[in-house]
Amino acid sequence: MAQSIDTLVIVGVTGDLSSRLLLPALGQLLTREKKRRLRLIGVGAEDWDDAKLSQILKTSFETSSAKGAAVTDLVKHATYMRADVTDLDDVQRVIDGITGTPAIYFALPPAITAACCALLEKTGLPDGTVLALEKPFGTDEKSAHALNEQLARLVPENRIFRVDHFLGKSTVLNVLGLRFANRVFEPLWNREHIEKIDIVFDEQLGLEGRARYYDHAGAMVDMIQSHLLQTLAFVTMEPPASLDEDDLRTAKAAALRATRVFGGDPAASSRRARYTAGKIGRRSLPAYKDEDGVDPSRHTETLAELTVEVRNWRWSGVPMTLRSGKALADKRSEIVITFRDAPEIPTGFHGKRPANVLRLGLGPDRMDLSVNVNGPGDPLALDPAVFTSEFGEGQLLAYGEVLSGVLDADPLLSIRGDAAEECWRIVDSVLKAWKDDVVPLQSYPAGSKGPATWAPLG
Ligand SMILES: NC(=O)C1=CN([C@@H]2O[C@H](COP(=O)(O)OP(=O)(O)OC[C@H]3O[C@@H](n4cnc5c(N)ncnc54)[C@H](OP(=O)(O)O)[C@@H]3O)[C@@H](O)[C@H]2O)C=CC1
Ligand SMILES: O=C1O[C@H](COP(=O)(O)O)[C@@H](O)[C@H](O)[C@H]1O
Repeated sequence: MAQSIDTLVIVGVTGDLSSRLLLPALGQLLTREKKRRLRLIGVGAEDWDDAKLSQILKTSFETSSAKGAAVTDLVKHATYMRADVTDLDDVQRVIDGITGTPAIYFALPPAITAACCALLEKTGLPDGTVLALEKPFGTDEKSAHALNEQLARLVPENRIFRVDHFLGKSTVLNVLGLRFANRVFEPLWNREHIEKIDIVFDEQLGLEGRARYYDHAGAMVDMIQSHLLQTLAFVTMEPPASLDEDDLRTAKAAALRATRVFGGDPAASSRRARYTAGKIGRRSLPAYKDEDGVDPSRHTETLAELTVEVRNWRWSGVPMTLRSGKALADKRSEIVITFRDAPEIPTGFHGKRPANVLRLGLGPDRMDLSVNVNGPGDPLALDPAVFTSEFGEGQLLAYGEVLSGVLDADPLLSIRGDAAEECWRIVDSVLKAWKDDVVPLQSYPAGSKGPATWAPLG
């Protein structure tokens, strides 16, 4: 593939996202693509220098066993710039220091990214610049719209990458293959045959020192507003004619446009909770409100659940529940499709007959399809059986897929501006109901399955 970007500027290179996810993925990508030559400019507020950046690069690259000519070349030529990117002179200095055609990756808190983009209108940008922005994209529908307008004044839409690394996860991409490259699922993929859809992303991780970001986001914005709604769009969209970025992203945006909170009632369709002190395995966690940097009066939720519906002929009335939380007993990440009961069972069959369920695991990547078959022994006794397939890992980490798109200026896996606004439109009324305290903030001990009164999903 033609290389269009030759300089990667990571703004916020001193942060958690950069060292833990972006840089290891970059190392993995360069290990596979030995001919790619990339100049890295790391920008951060910390008092680092080139040597410190190079040390961080080596440590991050070790975690993905990165090696080879492209990796060595990048480390050798990487430079660090200390800058406050909310300061015009500093931003000008960064822009002046860029050579070649850059991708500028904002690994920053969203408010800082927005402030920096406003300054870029004054400094201007090198020709062909690609801008990559992390989620959350704005803080509500209005601010996302304003940010879109601001970005449109900087570069064309196909050079704006609103990053969602879930779209780089191989099982999320597998939803497309499973649905659109087979005869067996798509004819059943509608309200006639599907009872409900659940997408669950439960983590054992707690706050992990990320209060500065997370305490302003919470589980709804951190996970549901972005990753889980994007995943749902892959599950519910109409078949695109091709996997071209225009066809795919148009189909995804149409699905999101049809998505509403279930029954139009933001309070009845959502729940929130926050963890108290507890133990996950042998690890003790303090209560969220006592974590460093947390402002308890913000009432930030660490577990959120939202039921939506997709208001079109295919999906009308099917509840789709998205749930994500931290400090839970078990790590569980899956898309669960529960089918309706068979319309009629011939008299004579007996035994267990649970609903057919298709589970798509997002890590480990796997698929389980449970069906009812004649069991062993008595030929008329029904017995559930599960067909399982381990998908194996994708060739690249999710962030590797994302970076590959950014560096090749291929926006297929990035979120288009209209879709980013739709995701906020879907959750804005829920966030308002929570702010107005219409939905109580419940609690659960760290290491539990969540509040005891919440029915399990899937
Ligand atoms: N961490 C994660 O697991 C994930 C994070 N993200 C997203 O990535 C973004 C960054 O998150 P994360 O890395 O966790 O946050 P961090 O707080 O760890 O890092 C933010 C970085 O921004 C820098 N920064 C802040 N203000 C300025 C400024 N005025 N000028 C220059 N640099 C500045 C910080 O520098 P300094 O420390 O010196 O202040 C730091 O390097 C967020 O939007 C988040 O949603 C997305 C997916 C996963
Ligand atoms: O974006 C985020 O995602 C991670 C979970 O994704 P994973 O790919 O690392 O499993 C989540 O922990 C984090 O809070 C959120 O910001």
